[in-house]
This record gives sequence, C-alpha cells and structure tokens, in this order.
Amino acid sequence: MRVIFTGGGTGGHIYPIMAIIERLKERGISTNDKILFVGTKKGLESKIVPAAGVNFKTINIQGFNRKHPLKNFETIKLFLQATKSARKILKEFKPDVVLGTGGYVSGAMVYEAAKMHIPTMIHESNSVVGLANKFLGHYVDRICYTFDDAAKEFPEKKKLVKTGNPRSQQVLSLHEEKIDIKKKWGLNPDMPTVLVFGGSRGALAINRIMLKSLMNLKTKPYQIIWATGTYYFDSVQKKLKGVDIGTNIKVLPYIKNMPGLLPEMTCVVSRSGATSIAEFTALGVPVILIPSPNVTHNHQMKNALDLEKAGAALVIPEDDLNPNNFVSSIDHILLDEKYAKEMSQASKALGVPDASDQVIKVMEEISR
Ligand SMILES: CC(=O)N[C@H]1[C@@H](OP(=O)(O)OP(=O)(O)OC[C@H]2O[C@@H](n3ccc(=O)[nH]c3=O)[C@H](O)[C@@H]2O)O[C@H](CO)[C@@H](O)[C@@H]1O
Repeated sequence: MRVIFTGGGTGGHIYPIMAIIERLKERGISTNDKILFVGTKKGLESKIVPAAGVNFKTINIQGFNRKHPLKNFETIKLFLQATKSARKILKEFKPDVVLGTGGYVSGAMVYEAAKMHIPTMIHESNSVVGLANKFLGHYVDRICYTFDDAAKEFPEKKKLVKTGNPRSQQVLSLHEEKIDIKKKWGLNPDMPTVLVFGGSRGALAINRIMLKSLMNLKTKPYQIIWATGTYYFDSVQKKLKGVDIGTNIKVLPYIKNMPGLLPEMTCVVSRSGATSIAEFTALGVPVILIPSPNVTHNHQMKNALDLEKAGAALVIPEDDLNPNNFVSSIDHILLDEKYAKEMSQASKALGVPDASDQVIKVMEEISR
C-alpha cells in the first residue's frame, strides 16, 4: 500500500503517525519506499521523521496571525503555493491513501488529495479537535478519533471510527525493555516509586511545586524520579545547590526510554497531553494530572477530566495546586495499594491496545 502521512508542529501530530508506520512495516502491508511523510521544515517533524529513516518532504506553509490580520496576506499567498506543492507531491507519489493528523501542512495536503479523489482520512488524538482536522472533516472519507468529546465536534457521524491513539499499541510492543532503576539511578526496586514530569518540554508549574514540596517528600516511604525537562534542568540544579534532598529523590533532565520506565512506576504525576495519556492508559498507570492551562481551548483539562470520570486519574487544576494537595494526592495513591490497583484497572479499560491495527484496518478499507 502506498501511503502519504502528513502532520506538523507538535509531537501530538507526529507520534501517532510514527507508530502506524512501524506497524505497517511490521505487518508487511507497506515498505519504506511506499511511505512518505509530508511536513514542514520548521516543525518538530523535520527532526524526528528523517532520523527514523522515513522518507520526508516539506511544504512551506504558516499559521494565521490572529493578532495582526494584515500580516495574513503573506499567509494566504503561502497557502496557495502550498496547495500547488501538495498537488505536485500527490501526482508524483500516487498514494493509495492519504492520512493527516493535524497542523496547516496536513490541511493543505489532505484537502488537495480529496479534491483529486484520492482516498483520505484524518486522525484526531485530542479531546478538542484542531483547526485543520475540523476543516478537513468535511472532505475526508473517514475520521479516526480517541476521545468521545472529539467525535461530537464532527457533524457527519457515518465517517467516524473510534480507533484510540496508535501510540498505545506501540508502547505495549516496547514493553519488554524495562529500565532497571537500581542499576541506573541506585533506587530501591522494592519501594513504591512515583515519576514526576511535565510533558515533552517540562512544565514550570510542576517544577515549582516539586521545589516547594521537597522537604516533605524526602521523608516519605517512597521514591521520586523527577524529570524537570531539558530546558529547566540547569535552573532547577542551581536552586538545589547546597540543599539536602535525601536519597529517595532523583532529579534528571529527561527520560529517554519512557515506555521502559512507566510499567515500573506505582504512580505518575504529569501534564495531560494526548500522547502521554495514550501511554498511561495503554499500560494502566495510575496518574495525577495537572493539565497545562496554556493550550488551545483548554484541551488538556478535557483530556484529564475524561480519565478522572473513569476513575483512572486524579486531576489538580494548576490554579488550585499547592504543596498540600500535591503531596496528599501522591500519598493517597502510593500508600493505598488497593486504590492504586483500582485506578490502574480503570486506566487500562480506557486504553486501546490494538489502536494502530484499527487505524490500518480503516486505511485498507478505503484505499484504492
Ligand atoms: C504544552 C503543549 O502544547 N502540549 C501539547 C503537546 O504536549 P507534549 O508535547 O508534552 O506531548 P504529550 O504529553 O502528548 O507527549 C509527551 C511525550 O514525551 C515523552 N517524554 C516526556 C518527558 C520525558 O522526560 N521523556 C519523554 O519521553 C512522553 O513519554 C510522551 O511520549 O502535544 C500534545 C499532543 O500529543 C497536546 O495534547 C498537548 O497539549
């Protein structure tokens, strides 16, 4: 099967595609020469995709400027050029199906493909639908989604297929490379352990609450792995200079093998980005979610409440966060095994272990 994938900007648009590509190859449905990823030069995809050995082409496109509408003249000019480039790529590559996950580049590619009567589909990984997917919903053959709230935003119900997030299946298949926390960080593998991190880039609010809670946390009968985010690591280190943080707290910039560490954790404290949630629910990890308030339409709060409603997470809004509710929420899960087990089961029930296969099934159904 010849497939063009397109999506850009954030990791949320890229990780699901990378998971589907891996599975397509694993199952022998497609090969590297029949797969093309179309993104932008500036987006994260220009680093991740070629590094994974996937064919990559770019289109020059930019977002609309909501603050300075006059500057959008250039944007419109670029958009029209982008649709021309999209058409050229589609004519040359001749895909059997085109799948977009969001971002302006995906808007241009999938729209052009639909106009050329090439089978098209989109995947929405968040609970609030992004601008490009909302627009494309009118033109594509199928709409795959993760959260029921997202489905409500598309008027044509017959196009909808609930597949879950392909990252879930990928995380489960990587399950065997577990991290040995004793060897790696000198921690006790028999002690309950909590991982604290703030999404792919780290979160200032989560780092601040950790700094404020350290004196309390270092006396607890559990351990903490705190990934500050690479960007914040030096400033956190400076603040910790000369401070005794005990032996049960390990401070790191970034976790390289998250799927290998998550199954070892008793509980996780995190933001509620779509990919993180796909990972937590695939593995059934009990979580305390502190949604980022700085995202479009407050979608992280919606993602988080979906888990809380199912009994799979505790949610603390960033505005309400203080050292008391932070530490007592961790205590609640780490010191009560029964409660942690119930959360884990509720979380697993939300995960879709064969999400990539479900998306691939839709691709096979519509491809020409
Ligand atoms: C601030 C912002 O705009 N956030 C958005 C961004 O979040 P963000 O880019 O943080 O993405 P997610 O939370 O979805 O995923 C983070 C990814 O980074 C990995 N990781 C993180 C820390 C670490 O030390 N090691 C590591 O490997 C996680 O395992 C996960 O795979 O994209 C998401 C879609 O995916 C959106 O829902 C979020 O709202």
